[in-house]
Amino acid sequence: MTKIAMLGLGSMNGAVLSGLLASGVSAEDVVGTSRSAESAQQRSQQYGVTVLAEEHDAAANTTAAAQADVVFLGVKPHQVVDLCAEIKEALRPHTVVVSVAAAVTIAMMESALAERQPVIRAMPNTPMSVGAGVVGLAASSAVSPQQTQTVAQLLGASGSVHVLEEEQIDALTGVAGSGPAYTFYLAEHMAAAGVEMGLDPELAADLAAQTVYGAGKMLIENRGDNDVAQLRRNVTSPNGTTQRAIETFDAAQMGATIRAGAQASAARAAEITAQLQG
Ligand SMILES: NC(=O)C1=CN([C@@H]2O[C@H](COP(=O)(O)OP(=O)(O)OC[C@H]3O[C@@H](n4cnc5c(N)ncnc54)[C@H](O)[C@@H]3O)[C@@H](O)[C@H]2O)C=CC1
Ligand SMILES: O=C(O)[C@@H]1CCC=N1
Repeated sequence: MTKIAMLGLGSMNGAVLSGLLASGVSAEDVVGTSRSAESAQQRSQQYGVTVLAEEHDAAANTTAAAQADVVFLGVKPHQVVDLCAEIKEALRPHTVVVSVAAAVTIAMMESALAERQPVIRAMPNTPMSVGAGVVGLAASSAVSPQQTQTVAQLLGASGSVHVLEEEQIDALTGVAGSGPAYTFYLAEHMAAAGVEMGLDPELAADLAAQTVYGAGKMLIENRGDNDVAQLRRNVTSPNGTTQRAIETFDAAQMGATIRAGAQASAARAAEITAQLQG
């Protein structure tokens, strides 16, 4: 069985872990770490895995990393290289280090790890927690095809896996890594509109959530038969209600704004990379 360490068990590594456990990975094969004892206890209860607290045990990360075949780094971008340096001596040569951090390049991680330590730069999104995620992977030259397959298989149970050139990871971040937030933002405003029109807040939230879910399901299930613009046209009766809404969006240049937002996310990733490189 593949032994897994999740160093920094916050939102993203937590979402990855939920997906792994749901796909049949045994809780006994996973050790997590967290900064505070309180969060370690909370995460341990939530996922049923051992979670070591760095606050209580300075060796928490090295202990977890030493036993693992795959180590997921789920800390903030500015902490990743230090964490690599911290676990460097504990890692075995075959252990694959998988970072889920935005903006941290393979080269940055390699500079803090032993020579030829296999490194994968991943960009997942939080719907991994419900088995409907997206993850992009870029592997260093030290990662064997078998190791890439092992990581892709682990993550593939939680979403669609795309092995890319590292140069494309920022674009994937702009569309899919940050993307769930755009969709939640849409749902927030759909629900708020309902409340402004007199609906009960809970009902409005349900309507927005179910509508976003149903539209997403149609997008996936009809892909190939209908493109997304056709699905939109199917809802839009000539001179009807939807047409008026879409005209309102177009007048506010919402399409261009969404594209600009996704591109700003990717640009921010590149900006963080440059900042980290000093
Ligand atoms: N939240 C998201 O949707 C996505 C996040 N990411 C990436 O995931 C990474 C983590 O982001 P979030 O999960 O949102 O942040 P978070 O703040 O929820 O999680 C970070 C976790 O790391 C722990 N931590 C910090 N330093 C530590 C240390 N030295 N040892 C052990 N644990 C430590 C903290 O206690 C916390 O639980 C970031 O690099 C981000 O770029 C990537 C894709 C999507
Ligand atoms: O907002 C962020 O920086 C992270 C990376 C992608 C999604 N969340």
